[in-house]
Amino acid sequence: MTSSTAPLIQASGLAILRGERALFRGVGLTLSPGEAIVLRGANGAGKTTLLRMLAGLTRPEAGDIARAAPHHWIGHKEGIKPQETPRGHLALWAQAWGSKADIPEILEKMALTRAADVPGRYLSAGQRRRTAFGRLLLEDRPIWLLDEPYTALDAAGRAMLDAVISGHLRTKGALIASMHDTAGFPVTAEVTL
Ligand SMILES: Nc1ncnc2c1ncn2[C@@H]1O[C@H](COP(=O)(O)OP(=O)(O)OP(=O)(O)O)[C@@H](O)[C@H]1O
Repeated sequence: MTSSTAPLIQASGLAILRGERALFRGVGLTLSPGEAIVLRGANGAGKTTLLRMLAGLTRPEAGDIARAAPHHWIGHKEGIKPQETPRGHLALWAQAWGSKADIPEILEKMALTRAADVPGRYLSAGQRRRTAFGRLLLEDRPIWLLDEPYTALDAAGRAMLDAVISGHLRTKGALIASMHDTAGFPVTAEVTL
């Protein structure tokens, strides 16, 4: 994906207030090609908030974030409309990004072939999650920011996602994921909030 070893994300001194108190302050991290950083912390510790900051969706009260490459963001909400099928969802994003990716191949990889034409309102939670992860394969982007990626996935889904993430890391992609479980891919560092 890239031959450079320069950091993909450098963040320092991050802080955010929630009400009167700081949810966290003085948080920093460096993400380099091929690395996976896992965010740890109790419910409400601020993992989603930090990931949203790194994705540019939430502004920190203090601190700096430098992102040196494009990223994919997969949050808690998959963003699949009730009438949208997995095939339609991926086709829409492919069109928006000018992607020439093979959508049937992505659907097969996500084990969504049978559910490919089922409207979002009838998809299971795991099928919606797999559809969202299909977006990762539409376009090569070095940075993946994933919020609790294992949520709603069965054992086969976790194994599939672990394989996809491991492949991404091998090609010098990088990842930051919030997780409560043990990761099934090689983790470079953990940041606990
Ligand atoms: N926009 C907001 N305004 C006010 N408070 C917020 C906002 N967003 C998040 N919070 C609060 O900030 C805290 C951290 O939330 P966050 O979702 O980042 O935690 P988390 O570590 O990801 O938790 P979990 O493990 O439960 O997913 C929570 O108490 C939440 O209610």
